[in-house]
Amino acid sequence: MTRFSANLGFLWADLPLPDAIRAAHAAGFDAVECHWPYDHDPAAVRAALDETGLPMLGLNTLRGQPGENGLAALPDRRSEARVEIDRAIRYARAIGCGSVHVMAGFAQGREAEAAFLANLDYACTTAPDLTILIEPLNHYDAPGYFLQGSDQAAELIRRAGHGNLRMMFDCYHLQIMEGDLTRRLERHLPIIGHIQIASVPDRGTPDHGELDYRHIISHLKALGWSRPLGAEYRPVGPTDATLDWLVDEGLAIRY
Ligand SMILES: O=C(O)[C@@H](O)C(=O)CO
Ligand SMILES: [Mg+2]
Repeated sequence: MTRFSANLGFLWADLPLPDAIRAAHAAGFDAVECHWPYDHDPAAVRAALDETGLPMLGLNTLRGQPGENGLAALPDRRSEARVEIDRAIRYARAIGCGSVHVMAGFAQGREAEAAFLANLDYACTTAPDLTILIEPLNHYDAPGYFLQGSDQAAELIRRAGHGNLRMMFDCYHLQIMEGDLTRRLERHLPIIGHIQIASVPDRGTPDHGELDYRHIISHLKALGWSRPLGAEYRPVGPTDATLDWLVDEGLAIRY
């Protein structure tokens, strides 16, 4: 049975995080994930997770100054990047969250790659108990972002050589950048730590647009993927009014 995780960076983003967790539970999600939870008391977040029984799958490192999108690939920002990696690891452990997405930032070239690899090495060795994720983003939403493709991410993971470093495969970003998602999922499955979904190109509910998630989900099942898929779409209006794509048992995507 396909399970879904509510990305609370977008869904119920108007609610305090503990209440968003409760709303996701009431709506029938199996898990939650977030972007930047740091303004919320970790004890209150943990209490909401315990109360609902939902696992928190992931959170992100902070992005840096306004206009930045992460620090880990910025060659001259190593100490700040590590402060943010430490902060994310600490928060993840405090709430029992299994993954930290280390955000690369806007940078290109060999020095950026070396900085990113060094910071990923730091994150992976500092937190062997957690999964460290890296996520390719599309060049419309994040022009100039260091990581823009699944093969690039796979090569970095190979070179880093850490078993707890994995790819966040966001179907929305990768359909825009690369397409060929069926084969890319097959090829990269062993190093994928989390999969996210949304319609393309409007980043809405996953029941319309150029991607047919019925196909992707049944293919993932055939490949043996059983972890929750992250619903990371931008609701138009109140989140509760956007959940028609979730139907009762199995939460099958409705078309
Ligand atoms: O796809 C996204 O935008 C997120 O998964 C993220 O973590 C970067 O903002
Ligand atoms: Mg994503």
